[in-house]
Amino acid sequence: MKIFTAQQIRDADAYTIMHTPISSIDLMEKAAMACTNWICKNYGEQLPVYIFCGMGNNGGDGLAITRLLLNRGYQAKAIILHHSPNASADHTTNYQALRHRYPDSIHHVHEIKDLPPVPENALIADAIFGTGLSRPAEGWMADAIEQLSHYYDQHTVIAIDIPSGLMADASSAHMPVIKAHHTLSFEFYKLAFLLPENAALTGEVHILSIGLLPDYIAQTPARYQVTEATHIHDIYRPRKPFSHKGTFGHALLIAGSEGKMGAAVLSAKACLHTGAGLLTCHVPRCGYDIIQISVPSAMCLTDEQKDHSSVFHNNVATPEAASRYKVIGIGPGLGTAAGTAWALEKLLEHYHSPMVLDADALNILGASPHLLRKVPQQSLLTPHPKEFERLFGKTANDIERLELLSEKARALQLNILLKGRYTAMAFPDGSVWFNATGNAGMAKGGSGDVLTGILTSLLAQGYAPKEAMLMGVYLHGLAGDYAAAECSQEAMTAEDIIRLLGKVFLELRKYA
Ligand SMILES: NC(=O)C1=CN([C@@H]2O[C@H](COP(=O)(O)OP(=O)(O)OC[C@H]3O[C@@H](n4cnc5c(N)ncnc54)[C@H](O)[C@@H]3O)[C@@H](O)[C@H]2O)[C@@H](O)CC1
Ligand SMILES: [K+]
Repeated sequence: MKIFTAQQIRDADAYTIMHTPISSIDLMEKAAMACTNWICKNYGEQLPVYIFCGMGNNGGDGLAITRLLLNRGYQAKAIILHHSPNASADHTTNYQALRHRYPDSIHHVHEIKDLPPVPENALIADAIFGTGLSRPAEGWMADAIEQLSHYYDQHTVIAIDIPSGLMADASSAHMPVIKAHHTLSFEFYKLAFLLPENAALTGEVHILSIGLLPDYIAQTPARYQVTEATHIHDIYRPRKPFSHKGTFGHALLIAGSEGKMGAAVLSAKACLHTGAGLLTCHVPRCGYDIIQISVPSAMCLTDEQKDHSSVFHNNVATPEAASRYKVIGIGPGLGTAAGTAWALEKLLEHYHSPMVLDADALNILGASPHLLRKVPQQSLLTPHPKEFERLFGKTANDIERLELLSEKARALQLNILLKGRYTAMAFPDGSVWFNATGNAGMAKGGSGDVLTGILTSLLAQGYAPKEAMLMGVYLHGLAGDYAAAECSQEAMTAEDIIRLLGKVFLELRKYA
């Protein structure tokens, strides 16, 4: 699903109005009807509904929702906050329609002391500012938003299109924003919904269709997208009957150190459960028995060192040796010993195909930034926010961090993701995709090691790096969702994610 900017959303509205018999006020009515239907489906008419409206079209939606709820027998009230002397045209039309039919349902607020008391059981709808918010709310409006944001604690708050005060595609860090339990958003996710800094503001996001023309959406390029199941169905290639293990690539996984061999085991298992043809693990001597016993399908090479790896570059020291491995995955549980860092530098000098770099491999790169330039182009980097910061530095807010992510992916020609609820994936072509599968049960040690194994496996099988990242992150999250459904977010572990990869592939095959 494409994520459009506020301007592109306005253009989509205008395009629909120009190319169909639907007028602007009809579109507002459709939007208000979609919200009213959602409210009526979820809440009974015994609850009074207090709808706070601004002076723009978001307020116009609120006034139309008030009328539609009153038509259905709900006790609805529109509280109009006069932040501007002028109302938009569609706001005015809806104001007149409401006043004509239900004159007692409107309450005007010109300063903060005019805000009415709200009954304890009331439902709150927030239609003050929508995607037209162009600057932070100031003066008494900032105070009003601040005051209204406290309703969150005692009432159910439903934001119309976007919580008021939140900028659709800029950072709203440190700005007054209404906190909502539900956001009913028209047609598209807004970039703001996907940023961790806004996690507490939107509540559950529900995308309501208002019939914007699909051809505008198809024609218009978007820098940001959310991965959908259909994208993955297009990427997935089922195995052909006449294939053999060589068809699916030989992966070399360099992982583990004393006390962290579990990370290597999880990564190796995930790699095999995702379909790589052959897997060799390079581990310190302390890890030999562990790998041989826990992952019998994998081959095992041991390092000179007992507790960490320091000579793994020797596996690819000649072009002939390097060509043995379709891909190298490196990092889980690796440690950052000086010998390991030295061997990583040598590895980068010898191996020139895309690799997967995670965890301690990234920490080593973060400590020696000159190494980043040696990482083979098109490699996959999988930092979490702290690793990202060590690699590329601090930023003031999530939008700046997203910009930095995208800039680094382009400049270094690397596929870099940033882990989170909506993992962001930035590609050398400048596009940024967000992944929506996955859940908080995956916020546990081991989940990242599983992802490294999955990505390494997909590269081994010949998926292009961008496809491997989009698909791997999606499958990892979906297996996590299946694990949570089966045994709860609390009880699930990284091993459940690996086990449920099988169910994910069975599901994928249905669409192949
Ligand atoms: N045809 C359309 O364009 C549709 C628009 N819809 C609604 O319209 C919304 C967008 O409406 P608008 O573009 O009118 O803008 P908004 O209703 O989001 O409100 C912004 C209004 O406040 C002013 N403003 C912006 N920042 C301010 C600030 N910090 N302090 C005080 N005033 C500020 C703006 O000049 C504008 O009048 C969407 O979010 C959606 O709810 C829906 O009705 C669907 C159809
Ligand atoms: K709003």
